Amino acid sequence: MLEELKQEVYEANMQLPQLDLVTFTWGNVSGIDRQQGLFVIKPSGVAYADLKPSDLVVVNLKGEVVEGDLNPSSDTPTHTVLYNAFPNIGGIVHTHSPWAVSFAAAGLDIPALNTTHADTFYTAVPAARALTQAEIEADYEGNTGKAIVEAFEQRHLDYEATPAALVSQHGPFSWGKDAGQAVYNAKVLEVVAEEDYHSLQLTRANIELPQYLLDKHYYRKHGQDAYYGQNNAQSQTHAQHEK
Ligand SMILES: O=C(CO)[C@@H](O)[C@@H](O)COP(=O)(O)O
Repeated sequence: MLEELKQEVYEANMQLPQLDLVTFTWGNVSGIDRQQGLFVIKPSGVAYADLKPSDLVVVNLKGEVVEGDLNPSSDTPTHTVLYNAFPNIGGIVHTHSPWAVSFAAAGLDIPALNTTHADTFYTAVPAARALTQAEIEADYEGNTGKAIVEAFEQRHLDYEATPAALVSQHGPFSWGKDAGQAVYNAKVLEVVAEEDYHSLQLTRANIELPQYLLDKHYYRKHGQDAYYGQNNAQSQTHAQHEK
C-alpha cells in the first residue's frame, strides 16, 4: 500500500540527518495521499541508518494505524491534527534542530529579520502557547497540534504562507505541499533561527565605550592627558565630529 509515497517519505526522512536537522532518532517526516485520506510516517525510535521504506507506517486521518508492523512516531497525533486542520499540506516535518529549539524553549517567535526568512515565511514563525498540565497529561501530542492550529487561527496567519510553528519547550514543526518541501522549509527555519539569534545578540544593547573613557585610556597610554575632552585637540576634534 502506498509504495510510491513510502519511498518519497523515506527519502525525505533520510534528508534530516544529511541536513544536520536531527540527532539520534529524534525527528520524523510524514507525507499524505489526500485522495485516499492516508498518510505514511516514520516509525517511532528507529535509527535513520536502519530505516527502510517498508518500515513506514500507514495512518488514517483519525490517527489509526491501517498498515505497518512498527509503532508510528510518537508525534503521529500532532501530524494527524495538522493534516485535518491544514487541508492543503502534503507533508510534515518535526525536528529538534537546536537553533529553532532555542526559540521554542524561550517561547519566542522566530522573527522575520532578513530576506532569507522572507523567501520562505511571510511572517514571524509563531511560538505556540505552552500546554497546561491537564492538556499534557490528557493527550500531549494531540494537544500540541491543537496549540499550533490555535496559534494560526488566533493570529490570523496563513499556514501556507508561514509553513512552520514552534512547539513550546519542544521544537519546530514545518510543512509543505509534499514531504520534500516540508524538509526544505525545516532547514530554512533552522538557518534563519541561527541568523536571528546572532542578529538579536548584536543589536541587543549599545555597549560602545563612551568617548571620554576611550580618550582617558588611550591618551594616558599614548602620552597625552585627556580629561574628559579637555586640553586635547584630537578628542575635541573628535567630539566636534560626533555632534
Ligand atoms: O521529542 C520526542 C519525544 O519526546 C519526539 O519528537 C522525538 O523523539 C521523535 O520521536 P519518534 O521516534 O518519532 O517517536
